[in-house]
Amino acid sequence: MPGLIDYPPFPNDVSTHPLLVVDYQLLKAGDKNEIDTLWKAATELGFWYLKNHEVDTEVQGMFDMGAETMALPLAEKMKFEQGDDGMSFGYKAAGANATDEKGNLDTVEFINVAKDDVLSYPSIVHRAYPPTVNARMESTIRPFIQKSLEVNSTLLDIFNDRLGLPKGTLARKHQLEEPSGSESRCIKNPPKPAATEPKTAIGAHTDFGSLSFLHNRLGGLQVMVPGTESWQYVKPIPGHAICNLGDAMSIFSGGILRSNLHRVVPPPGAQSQHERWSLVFFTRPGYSQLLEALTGDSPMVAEAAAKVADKSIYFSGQTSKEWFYRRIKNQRTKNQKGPETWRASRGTEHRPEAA
Ligand SMILES: O=C(O)CCC(=O)C(=O)O
Ligand SMILES: [Fe+2]
Repeated sequence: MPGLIDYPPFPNDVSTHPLLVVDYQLLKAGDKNEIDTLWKAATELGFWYLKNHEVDTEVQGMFDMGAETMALPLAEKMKFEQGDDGMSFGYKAAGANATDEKGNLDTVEFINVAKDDVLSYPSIVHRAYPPTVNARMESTIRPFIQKSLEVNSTLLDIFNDRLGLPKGTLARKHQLEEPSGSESRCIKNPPKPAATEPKTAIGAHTDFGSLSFLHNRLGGLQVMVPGTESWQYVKPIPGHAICNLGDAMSIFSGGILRSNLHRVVPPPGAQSQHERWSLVFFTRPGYSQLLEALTGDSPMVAEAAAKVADKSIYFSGQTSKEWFYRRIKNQRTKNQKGPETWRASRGTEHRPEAA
């Protein structure tokens, strides 16, 4: 069962980027130092470790759900494939996404379950899921999603205050009742065959939504450290989730908050011989929300947005749904017509100061 295996340790001879550690219980209690640490992490790298989040039991259940789903015959899983139109919910087969502008293929398979389908189950909002998902909708997926939503909305409120936005501004963009791209994703990457070149598991990207709450066991996640062109591993630490900001928060904040480039490669060293499992909950704005800098709501955001040379990202006129569908559709392998398709799938990393 993923998560319970005694994996080889993360090697200490690969380049690794340390993340700041933030304690969720202290954040919830309003601890000023902890909020300062979160703010530093969110504005400089856009990634941090989160400890004391109390979601470990639900995470293990989700890995079990993922293992049960991935064990289904491929033909069964393909009945629930997400398709090529830009919808992200459902199953994604290995190789269904490109990892770069040359059209190289990804190696991960994953199952995405929409927040809306989980909360309304057994009614369907977006789509139906494999029986292994339905069997755990209420016992496993709903508690995981509810706890993850709570963690992410605590973080959103803190960012709301620090950005000088009127109370509840970001919360209104992420209302539970509004259909959105918020979803859980359980990811499986196969072991690297011995003596082969490593293949990129998930290509370089920024996340599409607002906040990602990630749980992994093996290395493989890498960040491009700001101001450099180099990829460095993020070391998994037991009991520590990895959190990061996505494009929507970078845009709402006029670039104050960072949506950093990252990718997934095979785990380093002896870890590469193991299947790699990871789990993410993505909080994304409601589909109708316009993705633009909130200049009218905060002088701080207005000042930041005014300094940006390339305004197209912060005032693209796209709603959250349009942004999300555009990015997903243009990374699908079947839709690749050349480098321009891949480029059309990109997010906030195009802004010059993102380096
Ligand atoms: O598997 C991981 O560690 C990261 C996954 C990721 O970046 C994503 O699904 O957006
Ligand atoms: Fe990501």
